[in-house]
Amino acid sequence: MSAADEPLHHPPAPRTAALTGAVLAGGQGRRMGGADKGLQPYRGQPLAFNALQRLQPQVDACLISANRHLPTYETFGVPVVQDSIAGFAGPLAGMLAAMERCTTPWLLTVPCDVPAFPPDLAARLLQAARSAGADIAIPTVRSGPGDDDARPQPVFCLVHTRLHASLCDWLARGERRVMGWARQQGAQLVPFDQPGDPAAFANINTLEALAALNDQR
Ligand SMILES: Nc1nc2c(ncn2[C@@H]2O[C@H](COP(=O)(O)OP(=O)(O)OP(=O)(O)O)[C@@H](O)[C@H]2O)c(=O)[nH]1
Ligand SMILES: [Mg+2]
Repeated sequence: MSAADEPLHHPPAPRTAALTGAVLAGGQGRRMGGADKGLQPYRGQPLAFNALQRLQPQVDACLISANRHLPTYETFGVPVVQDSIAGFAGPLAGMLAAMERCTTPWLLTVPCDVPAFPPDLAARLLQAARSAGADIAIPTVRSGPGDDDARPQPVFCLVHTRLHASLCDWLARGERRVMGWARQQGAQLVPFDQPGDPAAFANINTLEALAALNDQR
């Protein structure tokens, strides 16, 4: 083709979807007396729906991981995935089920019970993982300025889906700990201390704590 025949405008290349976000809401809610934590009302909306709304602008596609009340979760408008291994094996079981459903190279899990997680969580974790050449990135937070101990928040976990087989092996061995697996895979820890917002990663475990938060408005 001669230069004269070339089209003047090339259409923009379609953006490749890189990242699926999964809200983990598949726990037993034992500290809530067995209530389905993700469906408990936070400021007028189910906790898991609040998390989904915070996650959606950060990622290319979303899923919800749930094990009970699936028709209710389905009303949130994104696919709902049930754990593929039985027995409420913990957040990694939700991650595995989400990994099996998602079609992007990266997956970010978030719990349903942290109402105010950072709006730049996905972007910063993805950037950190890519620049470190790591397949996992996990945020860390300190409890205050004097605290030297940055604690990982491993239910927030950015993971590359090429770790599927490794995750299957870990769970098949009866292992359940997110950080145990993540460290073994060379996880990149990403500091997320936000001086103006120390509660960004605060989670809710009891109905009393949720009621207190709802009363604060
Ligand atoms: N898919 C899935 N998610 C889980 C499982 N266990 C916990 N989670 C999710 O992981 C996140 C952190 O778990 P927890 O805060 O311990 O919630 P929980 O397990 O429902 O509550 P407790 O029974 O009181 O520990 C929450 O968003 C849970 O919904 C599980 O077995 N499967
Ligand atoms: Mg639990």
